Amino acid sequence: MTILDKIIEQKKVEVQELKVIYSVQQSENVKKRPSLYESFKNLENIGVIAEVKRASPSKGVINDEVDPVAQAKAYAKAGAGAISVLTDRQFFKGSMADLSAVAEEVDLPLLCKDFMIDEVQIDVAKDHGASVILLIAAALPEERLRELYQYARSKELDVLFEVHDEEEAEMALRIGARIIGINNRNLKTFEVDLGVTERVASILKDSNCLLVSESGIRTKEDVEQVAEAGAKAILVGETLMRSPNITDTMNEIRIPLTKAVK
Ligand SMILES: O=C(O)c1ccccc1NCC(=O)[C@H](O)[C@H](O)COP(=O)(O)O
Repeated sequence: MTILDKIIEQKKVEVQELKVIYSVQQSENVKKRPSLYESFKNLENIGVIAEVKRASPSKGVINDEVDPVAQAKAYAKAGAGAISVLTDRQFFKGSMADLSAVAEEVDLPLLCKDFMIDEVQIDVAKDHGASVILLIAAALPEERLRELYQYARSKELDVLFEVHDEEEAEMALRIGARIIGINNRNLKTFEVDLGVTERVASILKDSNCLLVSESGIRTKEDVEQVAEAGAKAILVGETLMRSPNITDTMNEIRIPLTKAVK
């Protein structure tokens, strides 16, 4: 059983609990946030989705002392275009409390980074302030992904549709995903290869999607490599979580987008 299988099995347990205990709030005063898709489509510099991530299966504890709100505010001040908050507790040491605390203090597009397999999780994410949810191609059959995609869009949420190979990218296009994340990390083996973005972006170059390169981005050269392949945004966790100076790190990775990739 791969780590992704273990995570999905855990989510099935969580969904059963949520279906019993959770009554959708959908409070009227949900903060209106800028659309991730619209705000990233015409940037001069590559868009940065900066992630609050205490720990992960591949790296263990990354930064267990972090104050998620302070981290997210530092990301915003340094020029991040959106914030991602890991909310999975068991494998990433995150929580919905982290998400709602960040939602209170930061007005940027806000991604609930969790493993969505059911509508109830999308309701919970929205009720805790998310404006974007994650769907992972490898996690569910295509028809179920399509149902969840349409459900999220019906709730006026953006969807980051995450793929890892050309076949999954084709699926994302069939479903109509307009924000497509290419994960450079193999979620089954943890191998990280920026060449995944180069290979998969070629499938997406003629689509009008917002292309996000995710995982394993450390340096300006890494960003140049994925931007050259067609990425207009990057999702960065560990590098920013370990940074001694978030502003300096953000200034290094938030490279200008040349005409070639606009
Ligand atoms: O990061 C992991 O170990 C991991 C393992 C299994 C499923 C998902 C995982 N990570 C989620 C992500 O995709 C990353 O948090 C995100 O892309 C940022 O990656 P990085 O900049 O390398 O922290």
